[in-house]
Amino acid sequence: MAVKRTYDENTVVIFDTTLRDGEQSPGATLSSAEKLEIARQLSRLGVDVIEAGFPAASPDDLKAVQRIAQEVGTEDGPTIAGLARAVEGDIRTAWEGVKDAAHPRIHTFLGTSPSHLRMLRIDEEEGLQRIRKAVTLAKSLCDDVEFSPMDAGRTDMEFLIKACAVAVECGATTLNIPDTVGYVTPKEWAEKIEQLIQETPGAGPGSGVIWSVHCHNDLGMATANTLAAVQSGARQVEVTINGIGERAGNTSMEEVVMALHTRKSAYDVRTNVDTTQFMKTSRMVSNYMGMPVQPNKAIVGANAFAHESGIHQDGVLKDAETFEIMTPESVGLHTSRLVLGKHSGRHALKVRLAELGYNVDGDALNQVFSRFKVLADAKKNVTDADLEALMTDEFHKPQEFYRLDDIQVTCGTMGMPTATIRLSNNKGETFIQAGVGTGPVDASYRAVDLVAKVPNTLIEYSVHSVTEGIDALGEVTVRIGEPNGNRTFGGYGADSDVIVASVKAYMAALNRMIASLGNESIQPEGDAATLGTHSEKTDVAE
Ligand SMILES: CC(=O)SCCNC(=O)CCNC(=O)[C@H](O)C(C)(C)COP(=O)(O)OP(=O)(O)OC[C@H]1O[C@@H](n2cnc3c(N)ncnc32)[C@H](O)[C@@H]1OP(=O)(O)O
Ligand SMILES: CC(C)C(=O)C(=O)O
Ligand SMILES: [Mg+2]
Repeated sequence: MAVKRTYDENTVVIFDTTLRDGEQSPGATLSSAEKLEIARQLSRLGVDVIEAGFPAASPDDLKAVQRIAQEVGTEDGPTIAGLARAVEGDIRTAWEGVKDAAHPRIHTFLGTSPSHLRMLRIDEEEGLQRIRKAVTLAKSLCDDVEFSPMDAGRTDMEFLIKACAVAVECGATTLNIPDTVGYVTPKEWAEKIEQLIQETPGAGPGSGVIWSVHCHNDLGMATANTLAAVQSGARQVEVTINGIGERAGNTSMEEVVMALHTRKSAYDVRTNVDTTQFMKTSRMVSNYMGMPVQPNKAIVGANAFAHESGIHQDGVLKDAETFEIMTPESVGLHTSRLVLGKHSGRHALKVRLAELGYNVDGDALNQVFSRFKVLADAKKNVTDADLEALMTDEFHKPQEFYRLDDIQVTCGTMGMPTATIRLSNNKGETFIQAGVGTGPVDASYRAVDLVAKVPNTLIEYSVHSVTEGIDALGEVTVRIGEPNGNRTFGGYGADSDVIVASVKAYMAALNRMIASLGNESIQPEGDAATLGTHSEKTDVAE
């Protein structure tokens, strides 16, 4: 059901920048299809503004923003924003990106702190002129213009007020104050925002200008700083799902929104967010970006509603309120009446998936049902988290240049860990290879490398079980990088066999890398076996 967004003076506008600043997290590259799907979920979550990307960054970014504007930026949907430096080309490209949305926004920015002015090789006077030019141009294209004085946290107050005043005079309707490097403290930030609201000509209370903040988490204070700004009158917060973003990340949306909702008496504001969509959105972003959520992460971490110690368990059993300030259901963590296991049929699975927000029918239902049965054979109860992992693994793979067909591994203390794999490519060819490594995962990855021949470095590998128990579904996320480049690519895989999950995750990351390099640039050379012609040949890599 579509979220109905309503506004009054106590509404805090939720500006989501998962697809822009969040995607600036190292390795968090997404395909356009994934961005579109996340944008749809953000819309269901009820965010007010989606910053869909930085259209001038690349033709792919522009296309992704355009699709989101066209397909998610509907009349009753969120505003779609595109980011632009304070330069004409960026601003015009940002407009190309968002113009088809029912509610488009251009967001332009310029560094204002001494070090940022030095980076730009300009003085304050030139900075003011660039802001004037940029905001005036943006306003000539789009009614809704946001301006950010980048690194405002370290900008001299007098100059910051001048910069904001120029932006408002030229038509900016939202003034976003970024703590770009996560430097400020909550008290300083609250005072700064209050002073800006009081002293910026043309932008005081009643002017119609929305004050916003955009905090980074370098000192772990992004949520505290954002909430302090709300108490000082900020009515837009720029946030990301799971707090992802540059370096230590941005302010986490789920933390800020749940604080505003749970501590209503402290903040006395409202949002349009349907908080029951948080778990689903968090898992989607984590899985697509290949960035695991730490178990003790507030709101969406695996332990956020788990009680381990006796006194806590006793208290929660007597009355959940003793140790819970929010209900798990309020963030979309459900305990279902339906216990799914090996004796469950399609009807129960379909209903449970629908409760989780996945409407699957026909072939798709059959496809997921057969995966479900394999899993149910391997473990007693199939939980919601298992189902979410299975859905992501089954239906949200990046474009597949290579697919895992089969794998067999031998390992242990006798002999060398060896993996034999069968992969097929998108031309229908099949390859068999074997690899030897320090362990079963290493051996499998070496075997995959013999087929795919995509030079890369494994930067990160993490495995965790979706639920408790020895039979739990294993989730693996990996991050690989170009050997001499800056770009990294994430991948996700889930399976009741962690080696299979590991290979799926690695192949998802490899497929992303191949897509970004161009399909033609990487093809296996003729030494792999093509089963179709029965010219089987096995290489063993060490
Ligand atoms: C705090 C933030 O999150 S800001 C957003 C950061 N996001 C990104 O940078 C992702 C997208 N960026 C990109 O794809 C590229 O940086 C591009 C396409 C925008 C520009 O690429 P290039 O032209 O090769 O420039 P490059 O990235 O090397 O350097 C940035 C240039 O922009 C200038 N610049 C930086 N911010 C601004 C700004 N707000 N307004 C105007 N110019 C700016 C820098 O001074 C530098 O200019 P110079 O070449 O004259 O020294
Ligand atoms: C572009 C701006 C808002 C930004 O991301 C920052 O300053 O951190
Ligand atoms: Mg930022």
